[in-house]
Amino acid sequence: MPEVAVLRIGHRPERDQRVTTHVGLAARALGARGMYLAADDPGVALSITDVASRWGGDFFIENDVKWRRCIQDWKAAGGKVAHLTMYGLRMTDVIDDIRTEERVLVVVGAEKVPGDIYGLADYNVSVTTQPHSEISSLALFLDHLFEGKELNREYPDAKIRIEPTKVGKKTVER
Ligand SMILES: C[S@@+](CC[C@H](N)C(=O)[O-])C[C@H]1O[C@@H](n2cnc3c(N)ncnc32)[C@H](O)[C@@H]1O
Repeated sequence: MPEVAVLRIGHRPERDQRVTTHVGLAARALGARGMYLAADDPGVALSITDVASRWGGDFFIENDVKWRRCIQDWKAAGGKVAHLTMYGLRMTDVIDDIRTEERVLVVVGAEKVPGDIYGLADYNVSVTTQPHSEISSLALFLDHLFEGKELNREYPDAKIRIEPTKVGKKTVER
C-alpha cells in the first residue's frame, strides 16, 4: 500500500477552519500519514495535533506550506500526486494503478483550485462526477485506495480508545 499524505489548498482561515480540520481528521482516521496545509492557520494545526496526541499514531501536520513547492518536493523525492476533482478520471478506473505507487500526495481544494494543478498532478481523480466536498471525496478515495483495511487499524500508543459497544459509550484511558 502506498504511503499517503494530503495537501490541503485554498484554505481561507476566516471560513474554512471547520472543514479543513475535518479534512485532517478524516485523513488521519482513514490511514494518511499527515497533512500539509497551504495556509497559515496554526489553530487548525493545533486541534488536529491535539486529537492525534490523545488518540495515538504518528500523524503529522505541517502548517503554512507553499503548495507548488510541496508538490515539487514530493515529486522530486519520487512521489506521485493525485488531485481530487470532479473533472478527473473516474476513481474506479484509476485506483488500482494508484495503489501500485509507493508514495501518493492527495491534493484537495476548497473553492476553485489554480488551473495549473491539473497539469502538475499525475492523476486527476473524480469521486463520482458530481460536485460534493473535499471531506467526502478524500474519505472515499482513501477507503478505496486502502481497500477498507484502514477501518480497523489499532493505535497502540493511544491515551484514550473506544471499546465498541452495542449501546452506550465505553472509553478506556491509560
Ligand atoms: C467544494 S469543492 C469545489 C470545487 C470547485 N468548484 C472546483 O471547480 O474545483 C472543494 C473540493 O472538493 C473536492 N471535490 C468535490 N467534488 C469532488 C468530486 N466529485 N470528486 C473529487 N473531488 C471532489 C475537490 O478536491 C475540490 O477542490
